[in-house]
Amino acid sequence: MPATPPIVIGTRGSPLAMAQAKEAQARLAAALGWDIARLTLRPFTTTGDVIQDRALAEAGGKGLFTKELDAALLDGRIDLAVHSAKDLPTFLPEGLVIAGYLPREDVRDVFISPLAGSLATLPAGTVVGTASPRRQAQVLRARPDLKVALLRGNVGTRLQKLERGEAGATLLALAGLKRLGMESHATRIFSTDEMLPAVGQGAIAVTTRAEDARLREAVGRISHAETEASLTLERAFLAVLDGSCRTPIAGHARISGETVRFRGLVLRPDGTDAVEIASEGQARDAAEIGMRAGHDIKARLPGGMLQA
Ligand SMILES: NCc1[nH]cc(CCC(=O)O)c1CC(=O)O
Repeated sequence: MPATPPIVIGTRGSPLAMAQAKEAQARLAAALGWDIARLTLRPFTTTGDVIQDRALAEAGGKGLFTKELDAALLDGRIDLAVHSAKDLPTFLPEGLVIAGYLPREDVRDVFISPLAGSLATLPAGTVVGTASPRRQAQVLRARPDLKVALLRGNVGTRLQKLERGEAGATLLALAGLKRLGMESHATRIFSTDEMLPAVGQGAIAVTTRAEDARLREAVGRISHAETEASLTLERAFLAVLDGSCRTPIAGHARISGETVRFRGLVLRPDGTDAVEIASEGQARDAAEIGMRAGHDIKARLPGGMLQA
């Protein structure tokens, strides 16, 4: 056994976060040829886990699921942190980097309801529960006759609240349900044309200290190239637009061979206005394509839409 110290992996403690961290742990152990016991999982409760009574956008927005893990990375209590890429803020704190991404799960959202088989057939006035401005805006854009109410909590909690009738329907990421083995709860899977996913949806990012060359190299070995290119594009798009965390923004990049195709969408929270962009290019130019898409859509937004 080499004398290298164990690697401590930080994660949120929710069942989904733990499943994701275990996947990262297993892939890293295999890549390093290490016994899995030398990669320790350390669960954390984040501000985002504690705040349950309001939308996170209202509680100060980005980074609420990550800042405790960021602090632990920076002061050396953990060596790596595993995050849903969707929950990562646009800009990481100084000194931290995304060292790699695990292979992306299905990016699509699902519709879940005991009342109807699809969003299109929900009775008028039904309350759709979600905490996501992006889902709210797209729901109201398709069905202005529905109502949207805040529904928070981890995946299991939200499904329980739906069963108790706190909402008539909800939307969740298929990726999360699959990782929990709960995809049978989905009433219907949206196409990405019907419900454009969040930037990063379905992908798992591993962050570490920028200065830690050894860990960056180790995570780089398990990083999935196509996922990395897609996420680079999507996050470059977000970086240009991220004027306000309350603005509903969606974006999805899809790689086939050398080519990447991207769709982006900026909406008003009430769904009354939406501006869309589609672009295409070489996967190796991902960052540039994302930035250009961001600037192009920004130039076409009606006044005030980014501060809405
Ligand atoms: N903000 C909550 C969150 N962060 C990541 C996922 C699901 C997994 C993913 O999108 O990768 C979820 C739950 C959901 O949106 O249904």
